[in-house]
Amino acid sequence: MMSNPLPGFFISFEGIDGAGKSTHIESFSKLIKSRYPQYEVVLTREPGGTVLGEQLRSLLLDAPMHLETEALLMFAARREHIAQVIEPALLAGKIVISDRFTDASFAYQGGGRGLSIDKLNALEQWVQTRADGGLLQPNLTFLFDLPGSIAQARRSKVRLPDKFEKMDLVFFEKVRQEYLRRAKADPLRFHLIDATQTPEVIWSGLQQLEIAL
Ligand SMILES: Nc1ncnc2c1ncn2[C@@H]1O[C@H](COP(=O)(O)OP(=O)(O)OP(=O)(O)O)[C@@H](O)[C@H]1O
Ligand SMILES: Cc1cn([C@H]2C[C@H](O)[C@@H](COP(=O)(O)O)O2)c(=O)[nH]c1=O
Repeated sequence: MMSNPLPGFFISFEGIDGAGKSTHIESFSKLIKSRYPQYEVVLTREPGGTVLGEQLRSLLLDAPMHLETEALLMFAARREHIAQVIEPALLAGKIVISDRFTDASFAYQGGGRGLSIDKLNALEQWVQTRADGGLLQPNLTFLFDLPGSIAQARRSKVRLPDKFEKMDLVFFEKVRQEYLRRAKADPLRFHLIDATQTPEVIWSGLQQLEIAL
């Protein structure tokens, strides 16, 4: 496999709540399995992906807390996730597909809530520095981009809102803009998906994509 110095391949799905990641991630993982039967695929999520991470997820999605506590817990869950799931899988040459990773911290805690970029950069360096000194990052990130108002309408049809989903449209517009800023800054890693399209059109686009492992 390619550019990541670890032998595996790391893909993340990102976007504001309700943009449509979960609708596609499982089928995408099956598609990758059928296309690359020689590689094992690990489907995971953040916050979560480990026993401790899932416990932290329950707290993070429900309990009110200081913004810095929220950021620290996101990165604590991520540290555990990397140590127990992501790094061992990548070292073993597997394909890891994660529903969210660190871009979500920059978008939600940074863009949305206003935590300083310096603090987020410091946490990222701390938690994601690999043994060889490089930074663990996804090789490929799908960004499902959608205006907050459409995402909110889609969400409200199907579920009760968690702590983040209760935030207003101004918050989600800031989150969205930070995602877009990051995508623009790293066009080789990000693949932007216009999530206003129908699920069928989005799925067909995903199927047609050439992924160079
Ligand atoms: N392209 C689409 N057009 C219309 N509705 C969609 C589309 N994609 C997903 N939906 C619907 O929108 C709702 C939210 O989708 P989904 O749960 O996949 O979003 P998500 O990005 O995973 O959200 P979250 O991050 O909050 O889990 C679901 O009811 C889903 O069926
Ligand atoms: C990883 C991560 C996540 N979040 C937020 C984004 C979502 O509102 C929830 C996760 O819910 P989902 O239905 O699984 O998408 O957590 C965050 O604020 N910061 C992060 O680093």
